[in-house]
Amino acid sequence: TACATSNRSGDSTLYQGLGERSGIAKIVEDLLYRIVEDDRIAPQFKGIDVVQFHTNLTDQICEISGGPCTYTGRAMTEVHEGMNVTETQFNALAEQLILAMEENQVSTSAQNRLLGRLVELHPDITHR
Ligand code: HEM
Repeated sequence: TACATSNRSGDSTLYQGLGERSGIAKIVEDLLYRIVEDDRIAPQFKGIDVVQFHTNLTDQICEISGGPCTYTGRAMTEVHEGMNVTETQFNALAEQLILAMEENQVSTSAQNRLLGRLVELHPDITHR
């Protein structure tokens, strides 16, 4: 399309670059293993419903990357309410996501496009 880097709806290039829903599900699975190994964020995730988290984060990334999914989880502000997620923690999760994408041979440009879209959620996630 004429505006491949900024168009959201109707452009599935990023979704393809992430390996479609199955590729995204694998990235999120690898991210989960990385989260529990990362002392900066692991304590926050203690006792979560892993299956629900996996399904909902996969659907969310699928949808925001232009894929044919609908996120049915809770609003980001509601989910992260009372967690007091810090900047350091947000960046730690982003770093683990980058490593998980790297592990799954996602191109640097696709990585950066996804991160750009997730950064838009930053105000809804931190300091809640
Ligand atoms: C790019 C940043 C982030 C995104 C896109 C994101 C997205 C999500 C999504 C989609 C869910 C599932 C919601 C649901 O099941 O209804 C979730 C849950 C959760 N997130 Fe985040 N999150 C981010 C950063 C963080 C950070 C930095 C922390 C803490 C260090 C965190 C802690 C949690 C926890 C503990 C849950 C489980 C809550 C529960 O099931 O009760 N998140 N997040």
